[in-house]
Amino acid sequence: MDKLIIRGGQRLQGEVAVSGAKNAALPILCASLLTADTLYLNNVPELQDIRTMNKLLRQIGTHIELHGGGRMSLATPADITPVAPYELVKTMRAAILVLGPLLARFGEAKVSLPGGCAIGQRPVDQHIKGLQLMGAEIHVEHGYIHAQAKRLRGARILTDMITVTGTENLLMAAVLAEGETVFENAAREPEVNDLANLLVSMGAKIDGIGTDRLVVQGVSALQGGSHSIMPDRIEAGSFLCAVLATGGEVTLTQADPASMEATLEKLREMGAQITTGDDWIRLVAAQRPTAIGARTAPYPAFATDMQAQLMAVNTIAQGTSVIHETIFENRFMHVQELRRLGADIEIDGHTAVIKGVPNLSGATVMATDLRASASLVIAGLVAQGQTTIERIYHLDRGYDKMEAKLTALGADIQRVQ
Ligand SMILES: CC(=O)N[C@H]1[C@@H](OP(=O)(O)OP(=O)(O)OC[C@H]2O[C@@H](n3ccc(=O)[nH]c3=O)[C@H](O)[C@@H]2O)O[C@H](CO)[C@@H](O)[C@@H]1O
Ligand SMILES: C=C(OP(=O)(O)O)C(=O)O
Repeated sequence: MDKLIIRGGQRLQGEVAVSGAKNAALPILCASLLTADTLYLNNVPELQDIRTMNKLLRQIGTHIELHGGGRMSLATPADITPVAPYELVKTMRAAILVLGPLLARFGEAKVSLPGGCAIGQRPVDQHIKGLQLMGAEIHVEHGYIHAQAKRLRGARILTDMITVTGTENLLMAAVLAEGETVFENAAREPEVNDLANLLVSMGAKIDGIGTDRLVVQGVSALQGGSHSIMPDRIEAGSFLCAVLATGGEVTLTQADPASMEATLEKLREMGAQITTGDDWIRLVAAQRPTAIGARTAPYPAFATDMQAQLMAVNTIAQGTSVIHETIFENRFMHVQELRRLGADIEIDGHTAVIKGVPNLSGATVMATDLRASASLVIAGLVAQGQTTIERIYHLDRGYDKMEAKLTALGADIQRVQ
């Protein structure tokens, strides 16, 4: 199994390009199931979840061509196998995103239940409830969701909570349903908007994009299209946290600062000097950061996917900070690993209290989930001496060439087998 070895203490300096967003690319790949025409995509990140999604879509029957440099094309003929097996769904929960489009276009789907996940239970009851409201017959048996519907029909959907992939799954179902579907509690994450804009370019009728009320008029078929995946705001935020923690001056290109205001605001409050253009972000970190608290919540508030990375910066900040995790019930697994590096963190339920220490010291630590891995990389870049991060397959799920990008900025980081 691959490991990362980091020798901490280097300031980060230079320019790095942000990759396409994993969490936008995954639903958008699934949108290719909605049409027989070809979908051309640009700026698709090269990471494990995308490879897993490609494998799943190929098993279903989608023809996929990779053209290099983040470009690919996908076409799904009428003759497919509408099944997402446990072996793939268990490694990537976003596989649930094939359910809505398969049911909408092919009238049936058999998709494994994702099961629990390191960061929380993460049930998919809202996905199922929404499809049932749209007229689908659904039963769950032997660990699989079996769904059938001759043609889905429009419905009013009010989910119990804001759910990102729930909104995406049901949106992909609604665009081909008969009549009007109204989402009253839709997720407003930029990745949902990226998917919705792609669907509109394919001929879908969606009003209210970017708000929590989406109104969809179903159409009988969609055509192909071309789309460039939005920049990854979580990858960008992770790099900015690394620079603030180590000190230095870095410019991120191909970024989308407008999609990550909550993160930029936090980093400014911690003392980072940040300037932005339409598609770039420059961060200068000239002093030890000041501790700052955060409360995770749906967009536009501070993202749960940035919580672990912000905590890593707080471990070496001046002062004490309090972080509340409100989205997932078990998303503090990085804490015990950060403690191994010398961090002073106490947890009480969904709250972590972080007392900043002047230095961390390198150690061997274990990645437990995707963003926990990123927080350990940030801590390792600051820690004195050598940090070894094990189980980095978690990191590889969601970051495109992370160590190559950090090396280009001056970090001493190496992948070993
Ligand atoms: C591939 C992708 O885009 N993943 C993101 C997506 O995950 P994902 O879409 O899985 O997260 P949700 O927004 O659905 O989850 C929000 C909360 O709702 C709960 N819930 C959700 C659906 C449901 O049917 N029942 C239910 O109880 C979840 O357990 C969680 O507590 O949004 C999360 C929250 O921003 C991010 O951390 C993930 O990176
Ligand atoms: C939790 C994440 O991803 P997923 O929903 O795919 O597990 C994430 O991107 O931080």
